[in-house]
Amino acid sequence: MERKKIAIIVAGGSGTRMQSAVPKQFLDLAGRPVLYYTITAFAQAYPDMEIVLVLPENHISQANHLLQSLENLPAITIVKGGETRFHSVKNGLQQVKDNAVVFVHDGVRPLVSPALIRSCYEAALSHGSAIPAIDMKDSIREVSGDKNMAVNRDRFRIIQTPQTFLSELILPAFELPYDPLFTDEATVVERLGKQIYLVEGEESNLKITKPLDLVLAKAFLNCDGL
Ligand SMILES: Nc1ccn([C@@H]2O[C@H](COP(=O)(O)OP(=O)(O)OP(=O)(O)O)[C@@H](O)[C@H]2O)c(=O)n1
Ligand SMILES: C[C@](O)(CO)[C@H](O)COP(=O)(O)O
Repeated sequence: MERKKIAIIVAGGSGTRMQSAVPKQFLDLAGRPVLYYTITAFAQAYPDMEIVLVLPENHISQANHLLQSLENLPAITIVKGGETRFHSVKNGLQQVKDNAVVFVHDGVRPLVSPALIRSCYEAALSHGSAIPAIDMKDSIREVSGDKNMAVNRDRFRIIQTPQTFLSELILPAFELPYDPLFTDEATVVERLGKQIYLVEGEESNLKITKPLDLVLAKAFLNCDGL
């Protein structure tokens, strides 16, 4: 059955770890703001994608001007952000009605590919959820006080976005009270006892968190995919 496709692009944060003058989602990346690439990837994945963009309240009018000055962007519904990522997602979900596939994506993951978005959609239709994950390439240790111990990295995955769900799974989950352990949407849906389905993510789908991430994203774009 065909479903509505709604992308909630969360860009309501202030980017404290980036330490930039403007929040990182508005920074320049090879001539365009970071958010331009993120929005474009979703519009390219499906022509009927509806886009909800969550922005910091104090940047909404400035961002509106910026987005209007960019070419080839689809229609976008702008929503104000909340105190945490969870609250920003919850605000975005107010735009979602029944019978939809909902993608929640970090505005600061501009290198997501349309192919990954489509693979999340297909998997969510079959399994209810689709969460991109990649293998760990470093060794890891568990630290407890002044002790530490090696752990088997094959038992762990690094989690990305777009975290994709049928609306009937994600909407009730976000009625739960906020818990600081909710670092992504999968942790919220899982709290209702639902199984989370992982799909293969992309190493290039990096999250711009610190200054080095912006350098890497620029290099990726300049090398046409490396
Ligand atoms: N209240 C918040 C906090 C975060 N986000 C969004 O969630 C994504 C991932 O969060 P993160 O990288 O942690 O962004 P910031 O919170 O902006 O950064 P920091 O934690 O360094 O302050 C970002 O696109 C960010 O804008 C949001 O929409 N609303
Ligand atoms: C949702 C996320 O991007 C998955 O990797 C991540 O959990 C966000 O974490 P942050 O601490 O808000 O950057």
